[in-house]
Amino acid sequence: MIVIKDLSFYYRKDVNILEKISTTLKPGHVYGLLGLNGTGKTTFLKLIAGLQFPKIGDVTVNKEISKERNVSFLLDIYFITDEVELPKWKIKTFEEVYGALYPKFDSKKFYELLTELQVNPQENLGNLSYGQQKKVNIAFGLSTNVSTILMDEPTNGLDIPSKSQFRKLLAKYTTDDKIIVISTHQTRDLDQLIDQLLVIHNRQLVVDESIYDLTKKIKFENNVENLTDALYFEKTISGLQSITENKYQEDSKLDIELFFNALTQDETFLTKFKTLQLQNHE
Ligand SMILES: Nc1ncnc2c1ncn2[C@@H]1O[C@H](COP(=O)(O)OP(=O)(O)OP(=O)(O)O)[C@@H](O)[C@H]1O
Repeated sequence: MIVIKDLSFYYRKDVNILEKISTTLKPGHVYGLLGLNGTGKTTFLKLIAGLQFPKIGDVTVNKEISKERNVSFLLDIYFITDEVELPKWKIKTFEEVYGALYPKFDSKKFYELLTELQVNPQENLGNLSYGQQKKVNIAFGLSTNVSTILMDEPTNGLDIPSKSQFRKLLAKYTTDDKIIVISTHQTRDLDQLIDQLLVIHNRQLVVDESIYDLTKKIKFENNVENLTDALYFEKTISGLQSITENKYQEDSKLDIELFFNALTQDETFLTKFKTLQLQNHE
């Protein structure tokens, strides 16, 4: 379990990046972390990983304080960063040296995942492209069997077949005892996997909810004709898309992109959405 309490963070004292964020992330879920460029998603992941320290507040992962970076904490968390900086070693050497750091590392699984992601295990990491190195890092991360995996833009640089392969591999990794937090702009790559949504906007966590709960509150429709009840709408080439209050608990699929646009491009939407949340909590 990741517990974040009153977290505030800045790089420069006069520019707060995150302000008084509190949340609890539970095992068995895949959290999608969204936000506009520069809102602090990577910073948020680094704070969980203990790579940055809160200015105010606390972050704990399985009761370990992240910033203390205890060995037991480090052995049970893996951060797949967007920038891959792997040593220029043979993959086998990398697997032997780094795998030894993780008590539950599964070497057989690592090579199976490399095969599934179509990376030649005989290669030297220095000769691999950005996308191929990313695949090695993903295969490695999923083989550590740690309880917490943080991923920053994992599908960036992956080709189309690898993206779908990645989805399949991740779905297999998701078990009741693991937390996966994925920061992404590529919502279409991951919307089948994510079951909890976190949205950072204007230094706050403005959405912290399950997809299930969200779709109980709001309804997504395509080719709408009547916009009277729309909380937000967009014109697309295939017609009007809208978000309305889901008054009658109808089934609809969450359009993450539309929802994200509504939250970040229309200030009135967030206020309306918060009102809905309050109504539902009453
Ligand atoms: N080491 C640093 N020193 C100073 N400012 C930083 C540093 N790292 C990030 N920032 C600033 O902090 C803010 C948040 O950056 P962060 O990388 O966390 O955002 P992000 O949401 O991950 O962005 P993107 O979607 O573009 O990757 C940005 O304004 C960025 O310029």
